[in-house]
Amino acid sequence: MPRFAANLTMMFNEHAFLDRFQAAAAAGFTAVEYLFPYDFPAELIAGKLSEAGLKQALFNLPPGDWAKGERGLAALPERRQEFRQSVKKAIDYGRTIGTPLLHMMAGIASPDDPAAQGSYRDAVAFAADAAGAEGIGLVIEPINGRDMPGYFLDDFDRAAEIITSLGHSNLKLQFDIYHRQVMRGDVLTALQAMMPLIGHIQIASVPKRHEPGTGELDDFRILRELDRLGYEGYVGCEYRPAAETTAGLDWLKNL
Ligand SMILES: O=C(O)[C@@H](O)C(=O)CO
Ligand SMILES: [Mg+2]
Repeated sequence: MPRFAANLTMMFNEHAFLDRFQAAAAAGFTAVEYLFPYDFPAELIAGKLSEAGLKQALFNLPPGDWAKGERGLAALPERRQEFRQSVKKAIDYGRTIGTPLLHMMAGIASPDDPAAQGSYRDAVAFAADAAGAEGIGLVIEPINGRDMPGYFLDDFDRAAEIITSLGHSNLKLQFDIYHRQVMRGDVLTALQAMMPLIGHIQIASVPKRHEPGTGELDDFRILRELDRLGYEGYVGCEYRPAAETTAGLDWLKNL
């Protein structure tokens, strides 16, 4: 079975963010991911990881003003300057925390707008170059429009085309099984076809985004298929526990 990373943005919400590292380790996780570390100094987060004996799997670049509904800056041409500063900030954090991967969100913009398209391609290339210079991988993630209306990168084939055509060796796809199923279904075929492009995988049940094994897909079959396909990265447990986080971890024992 693949290696799992607890997503500390969604899991262990019974605890304050900085206490979730220890809680994840106590529950048996060896790695974590989360959306954003930027409310805290990078050194503090690095200390929490090392005290808990955890590895960092991934976190996101700063997304703009999340509270105001912003979901990334990459496809927003008028925010280019701020975007480039956000790349620097993420890489500074990444260096201190020791992340192998950064996820860059695209932003709320029409996928049909040529200015957004140009801005996005330019941003992906810029961030991939900058992260690559530090030995860090960059991933982009198609997100379904029901959870995130208006999100620019709302299609797996388009993400694959961008990755392939830009051709940066450290630029990969973040394949969130939950988003794929909501958007298009056909999960196993897409995993097989896109595996060479995949840098990170996340999982949650569909439709409620709860624990794997509680929704409409055979999540365990999909996880076994990842082994068969030779996937060696982490699978981020990016789900909202149906009740208390540790009480819902039995699915890991049933693999
Ligand atoms: O799937 C998601 O929502 C996340 O992986 C993310 O990075 C943006 O919210
Ligand atoms: Mg995700």
